[in-house]
Order: sequence, then C-alpha cells, then structure tokens
Amino acid sequence: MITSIFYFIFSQFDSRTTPPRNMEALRPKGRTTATHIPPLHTAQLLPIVPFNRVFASVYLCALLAFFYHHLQRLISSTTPISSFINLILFISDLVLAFMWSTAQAARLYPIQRKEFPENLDKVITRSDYPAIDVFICTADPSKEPPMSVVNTALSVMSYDYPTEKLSVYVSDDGGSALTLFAFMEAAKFAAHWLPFCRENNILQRSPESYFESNYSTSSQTVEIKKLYESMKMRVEHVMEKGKINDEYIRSHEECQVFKQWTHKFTIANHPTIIQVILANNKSKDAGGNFMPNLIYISREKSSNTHHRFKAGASNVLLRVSAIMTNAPIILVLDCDMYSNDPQTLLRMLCYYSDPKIRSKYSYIQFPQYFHGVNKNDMYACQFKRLFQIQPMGFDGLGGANHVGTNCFFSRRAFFGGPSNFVSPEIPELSPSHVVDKPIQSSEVMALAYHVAGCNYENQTTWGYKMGYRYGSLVEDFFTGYQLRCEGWRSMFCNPYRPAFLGNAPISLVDSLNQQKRWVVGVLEVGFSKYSPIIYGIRRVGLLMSLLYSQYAFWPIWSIPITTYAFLPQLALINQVRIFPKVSEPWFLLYPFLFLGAYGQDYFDFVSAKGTFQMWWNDQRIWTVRGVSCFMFGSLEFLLKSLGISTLGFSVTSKVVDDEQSKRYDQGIFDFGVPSPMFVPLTMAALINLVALILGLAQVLKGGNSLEGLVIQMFIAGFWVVNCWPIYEAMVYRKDNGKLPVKITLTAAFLTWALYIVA
Ligand SMILES: O=c1ccn([C@@H]2O[C@H](COP(=O)(O)OP(=O)(O)O[C@H]3O[C@H](CO)[C@@H](O)[C@H](O)[C@H]3O)[C@@H](O)[C@H]2O)c(=O)[nH]1
Ligand SMILES: [Mn+2]
Repeated sequence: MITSIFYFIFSQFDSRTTPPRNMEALRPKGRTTATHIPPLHTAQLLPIVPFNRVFASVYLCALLAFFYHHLQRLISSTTPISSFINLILFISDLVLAFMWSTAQAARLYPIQRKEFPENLDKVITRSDYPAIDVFICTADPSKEPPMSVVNTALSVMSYDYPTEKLSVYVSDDGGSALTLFAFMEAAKFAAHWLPFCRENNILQRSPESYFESNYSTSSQTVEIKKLYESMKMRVEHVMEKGKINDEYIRSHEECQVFKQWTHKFTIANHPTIIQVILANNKSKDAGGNFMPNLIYISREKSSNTHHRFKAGASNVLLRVSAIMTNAPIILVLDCDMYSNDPQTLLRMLCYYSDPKIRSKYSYIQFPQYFHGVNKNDMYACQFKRLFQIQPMGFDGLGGANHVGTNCFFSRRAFFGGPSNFVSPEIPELSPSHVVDKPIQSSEVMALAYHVAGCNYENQTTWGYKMGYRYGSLVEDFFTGYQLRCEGWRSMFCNPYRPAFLGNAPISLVDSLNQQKRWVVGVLEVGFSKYSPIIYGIRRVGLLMSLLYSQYAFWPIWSIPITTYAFLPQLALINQVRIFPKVSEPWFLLYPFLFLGAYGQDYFDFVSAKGTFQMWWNDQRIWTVRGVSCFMFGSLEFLLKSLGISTLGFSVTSKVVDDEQSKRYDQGIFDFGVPSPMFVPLTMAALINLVALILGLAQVLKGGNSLEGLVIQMFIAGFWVVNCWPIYEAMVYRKDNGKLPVKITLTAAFLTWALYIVA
C-alpha cells in the first residue's frame, strides 16, 4: 500500500522523463519484428527493484517520525546551548535525509543492458560500419608519462574494426615535443603491432599490459617485444634527457617537425601544431594493410586567453576532427584509459547501428575501471557508486551520467537538442558536412589550424550551446547534464570484461586533491543558474534532478560528517547527553536508520563485484573526505566565487614512485606529503579517541549511566575504528609515509583549543 502511494507520487512528479516504464527501452529490439532479426541488445530492470521500493517507503516513514522527534526537541530546547546543539543536529540530519532521497532516485529504476555483438553481421555489413574519431587528451608529460599515453593510443588503433574508418586524435595541452616524439615512435611500432594483434587475435591490445600479462612466447612475440622495448627505451631516454637527441631524428621531415619548437615556445604561449603522423590513405603496416589516421594536435596557447582546460581541448578536437574526418561517432578517452577489449566498438554498434537510437541518444557511457588498485582499494578510488552502480539508475530514468572518458558520443549531440539543431559558425564544422579532401591537403590543414586557434571561439557559442560546456571544472558532469536537459537520452553499457582500464591515484594526497577539484567543479554546477534543483527539475523531472543533485551538492556530506565527528564527542567529554536514552522508544530509530542506510549501501556495493573489506574502506574514506577535501573544496569554491582565488585543473599524477607504490601494495596509508587537509582529519581522530576514553572512564566510575550515552559512545567508537590507520601513522610508524609531526602538533593544539572553547 505504502509503496504504491510512494510510486504514485513519484510517477506524478516525473512525467517529463520517460523512463523505461514506457517499456520502449526494455523491449529486446527486433524480437517482435516479422523478419526475425536476432536481438542486438536487451535491457532489464534489476531484480532488487521491488525490494528497493518497499524499503524506501518504510525508511521514509521512519524518517518522518525521526524529524517529528527532531522538531519536538528543537521546540522544547530550554537553554541557548541546547537549542544550538539541536539545531546543528537537525541541519545535519536534514542533509543526510536529502542525500538519502537522492540515492533512492537511483534505486527505483536501475536497468542492466546486454549486447550481442555476435548477431551484428546479420544486421549490418562491415563496409557499412560508421567512421569513428577517437579523442585522447593529455596535458603534462611529467605527470602523464608519454609511454602510457602511447599505450592508450595503440590499444584503440588496434580495435577490431575496419582501419580506414578509425582516426585517433591526440590533444597535447602540455605542448611537448617529447610527447609528439613518443607518438612518432609509436606509429612505427604500430606498423608491427596492429597486424600482430589481428593475426594472433590478441585480447589485450595495450602492449605494456600485454607484455605484463601471461602471454604465450613464440618467436613472433619475442620479436615484437624486442621492438616494443626498443621504442620504450628511446622514448624514456628522451624523457630523461628532456630533449630529443639528433641520433633519434631519422629524416629531414622529422627534423622539420621538431623545428616548430622554437626558443620562444612555452607551455603557456605557442602557436598551434598539428601533425598528421599516420594517414589512412598512405601509411601501411608491415602486412601491407592501411593504418588508421593518427593526428597530433597541440592547440594554440596564449597567456591572455582562458583555455578552459579539458573542455577547451575537447572542443578543439571536435573542430579539428570535423575538418579532417568528421566521423559521426566519437570516442572520448583520458590519456590513461586504454582499451581492454578489442570488441568494444562492436558492442557500441549493437546500439548505434540503429539510426533511430542515434537520433535520440547522445552518448553511450562505459564505466571507469582501474588497474593497479590494491587488494582492498584502500583509498576507495574505484568510485563504484559513481562509475558502476548509480549509472544503472540514471540509465533507467532515461540517461546515464557522463564521466569524461570511455564514452561514445554521437557527434550530432554537440550541436543542440535532438529536435533543435544549433548550426556552427562555418559549414565545415557541421555534423552533416562530408569531407571530400585528403586530410593532409593544404585546404584541410589551413582550416584545421584556423579552428584550433586560441581566439577562434570569441563571438561563437562554443562551450555554451555547442560542444563541451564551460563553467565547471567537471566539464564531463556538466556537459552530460546539459545534454540531458536539452532532451537527449543516453545509456550505460557495462560488459563483463571491462572495456577500458585506467590509473587511479595511489596516494591519499593525490586522491584528496583530485576530489577537491571535483568538489569545486560540482558546486559550480550546483550553484549556477543550471542548478538541478531549479533549472534541472523542470527539464529532467524530479527523480533525475534529485540524482544529479546528489553530485551537484556532493560536498554537503561534509556538514553531517563534520558534525558527527566533533559534536557528540565534545558533548560526551562534557558529560552532556544529546541523544535519546536506550529506554526511550525514539532510541530505536537511530540503529534502524543507521543500519538501514549502511546495509543497503553494502548490498549495492557487493552487487558491483565489491568485497566487504573494499566496502569498509570505502565508508572510511567517505568519512575522511567529509573532514578534508569536501570541506577544503567548498572553501575554495567560495573563494573562487568571490573572485579571491582562481583554482585551475590540477592534473592527477599517473607517475608511480617505488616506495610509495610498495606501501600502497601493502595497504599502508600514505601521509608523506604534508597537506592542510590532514589537520581536521587528525583533529577528528584525536577528539574521538579522547571522548571514547573519557566516556568509558565515566561509565566505569559509575558517574554517568551508559544508558544515556550509548549513541555518543558508539559514534566515538566508530570513528576510532575508522581512524585506526591515522593513529598508526601518528604514533609508531617510521617510514616516509607517516603523519608529519607538524600536522600532529597543529591538530593536537587545535583540538585542545576546541575542547577549551566547548
Ligand atoms: O588542461 C587540461 C587538464 C586536463 N586534461 C586531460 O584531462 C584528463 C583527465 O585529467 P585527470 O587529471 O586524469 O583527472 P581525473 O580527475 O582523473 O579525471 C576525471 O575527472 C575529470 C574532470 O575533473 C574528467 O575530465 C575526466 O574525464 C575524469 O576521468 C587527462 O587525460 C588530462 O590530460 C587536459 O587535456 N587539459
Ligand atoms: Mn584520471
């Protein structure tokens, strides 16, 4: 009964979205047609959905009761101090309840898709496959080793796909000759690697990962490994030296190419460089087959113009590729995300071979999976909820969230809504424009240079109505959301074998800094005129806007997390009871709400191939984020909004230091690089320990009954368990990853000051 009321309310609010309740997305395509075409894809609601809906209703009732109790307490507060405490608790719990409701939006209609690439040849012939442009962005050769970028490119160049239909575009915001050198070397190696993969039907086509795996050794593999190692040696040698030795330059043309890096060339000020490294009408591999196009682009930079980080780079890629190949489908990749499955393009075709789908769906998002994550993912870098679990919920509501990489776009989606085409300023950029000149012809090259210029976007709608959207450091989230608001649908495709694998940060500081950037980015969306709670709700419906709000307001988690890290503990130390006694009926709500939310989250997590320990670490890092990057990111957002600071896009390092990586593999926390973000974290660790000890002492002395303090003691104990690695790092570790003494002392002093004030 309750469920149906709940269901009814939501379906009323949500009439603008057309989730699969209209069954369109759920029906296996083709099964019902007269010609008996085998299905290319299916979609199914997850079996857990009925339970989720019932549980959501029950939980909602408990929440209503809980807030009734809260209000009662708030009204009946007698002293200013108790009003203050009750108010803070009320706000914190309100935030928790809001975040709970946003998470429910993902649990009401999650769907799982399946593709059948084996049926593809019954529907489309190879010669009719659409062309595909692949975009790979890199920004800094010192943080993103060119060898790893090159591996990403090689893994996609060797896809099981007609090579003449593939073009790989590399955007280098680092403007580095070394990166271009690496690509020129990679192109030579590709002439051997591509036929090798094809002939031997290799599954792992990133050479680095292939040679790390258990591959079968034959004389051919020995040979190809030698070629790879020699290329790697040259690239790494050049990286070490920081310049390209003459001995590595093999021809007059190559010499001319590198002459573009004149002495005036700097990262912030330089002209555009576009280098066609391989052209599919000219370059042949060792077996005599044509190779895919491979094009290097370093867009023009000038310190007087704003470059819009990755969004700006992606828009240059969109324009240059339009001039050169203008493929209708675009695959966007971060430089570390290599293809882990050569059949992925065929999976994508299971959807996009149907023009009806392409006219409605702007993108197909594949999840981000990572290699090299330690056994229990101690920094919770996999973001299972963001990348694997909630996208199914988004998808069921009509559109998956975009996560910046591993995504197949329909080029048309960058030019206005499905029925509202926004025409670009020159016809050559239009998705319907047919390229009829070879990519290296002088007209094509001249136009490509023109559209890559740093002032090209002035007086155009690039970044606002066309292309990737500007205004947020998480351009991926913002762009995906805007496309959804424009009326595009999108889908989430999560095959059993991960389609792509990337690097996750392996030190605490790196991961907190990455998420601090995300925090600034999402708040830029949450507090913009496009905020999901105001603008979004009218365009995408209540549920979808709730779901987008979860991310747009992601850092408000820090309000309840910080409150529960300090307030009950300070009260405990001062022998003040702030929660109901065990004997009061209201008490029961606390364990129910806590265990209910945690339990359901645990279930979601293990359903996405998680383990108990991974989940445990994940909830620990969630509390860590609450008192560090969420807080600091929000502060930075505030400063940025006030025009006081201008935080940029600090690229996450993909370089691994040996000692650090050893600690990571052993599961030891790394605090080595001092960061102010560690201070509130250490304070939380200290105050909880003190509160727990004093609380226990009081109870043992019999001065205060345990009955009234159970909840406070439990919270302090819970934090102490979660903070265990911090105590270790503070007290008895000697390695370079221990907590810097400076941080411990500052935190201890501030904790003491807090105690005095309280
Ligand atoms: O000015 C810039 C900055 C970054 N990048 C590229 O953007 C990608 C992502 O950067 P990374 O440092 O790896 O950021 P992450 O936080 O790991 O990336 C996630 O978050 C980003 C938004 O903050 C999205 O762009 C990414 O796709 C998404 O994977 C990399 O390929 C960079 O080379 C640029 O091309 N130009
Ligand atoms: Mn990354």
